[in-house]
Amino acid sequence: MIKTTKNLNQKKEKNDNVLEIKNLHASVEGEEEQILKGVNLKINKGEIHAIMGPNGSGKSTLAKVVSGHPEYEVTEGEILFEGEDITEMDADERAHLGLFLAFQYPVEVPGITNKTLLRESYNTIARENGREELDPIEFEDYLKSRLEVIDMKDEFLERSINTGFSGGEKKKNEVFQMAVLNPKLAFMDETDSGLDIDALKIVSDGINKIAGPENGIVLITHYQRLLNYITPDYVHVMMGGKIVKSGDKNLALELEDQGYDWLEKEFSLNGEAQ
Ligand SMILES: Nc1ncnc2c1ncn2[C@@H]1O[C@H](COP(=O)(O)OP(=O)(O)OP(=O)(O)O)[C@@H](O)[C@H]1O
Repeated sequence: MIKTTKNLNQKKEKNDNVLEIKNLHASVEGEEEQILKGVNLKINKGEIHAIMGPNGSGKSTLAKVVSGHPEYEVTEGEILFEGEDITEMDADERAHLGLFLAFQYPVEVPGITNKTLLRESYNTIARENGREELDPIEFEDYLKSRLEVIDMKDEFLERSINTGFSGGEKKKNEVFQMAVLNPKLAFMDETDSGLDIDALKIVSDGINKIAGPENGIVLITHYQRLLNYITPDYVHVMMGGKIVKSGDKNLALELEDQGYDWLEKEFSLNGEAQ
């Protein structure tokens, strides 16, 4: 049988959807003011999406709300993960399903080593998904093999989580955690900020190695330079708590060139940019 493009697209629609956000409204828990004001976004496996937008437009809030951060409350809309409604689920449960958030400001956790956190997280996710847990020796081998994804010295495995790490080391560590946990969907919140040019290449290279046909990646970034190293399938612009425009990587170049003014005008003229 000849597969038409329509057939292929239908198949992708049906099987490959990893995240679907429908008309998502959210506020800080207990507050009336909405930060997210109707976000719609669909991510298929194998896709890389970039979200850009002015400061304060709601990008980090979106990542945190999707990850189940308890500080926020969904007031309308829904979040589907592989077709399952996760809108009311705890952050832990979402992580077990395969959601991962690389923080804009990774937290320091003195007293717990990277290795311990990762082994606990890896084995919990394995257990929850009916896969075999790794014993300490197997895990050590696995962990070392993942260091190849991102150029990080193995001494970091024994150090307390992010404690005393430089800004760039913290960002590399987020990518390393992602490489170990192999999430189905990762939100990377400004993972490129504060990196020198060599670290940016290392981090981008790591993300490219992790990206594959089975996972989706969302890069929140202010800088088109990241997209010189990682080619997104889609670029979205968030303004005022909504995605107001979507396009391909050329949209990021246009933003780099022209800023957000033209979109703000378009947005306020039409109510919603196209
Ligand atoms: N916990 C909170 N308490 C109060 N206000 C909040 C909270 N979280 C987010 N906001 C507000 O929501 C708006 C969106 O913030 P958010 O961090 O999502 O923006 P952003 O697009 O990620 O910005 P930036 O590009 O500067 O990182 C801001 O006005 C912010 O002050």
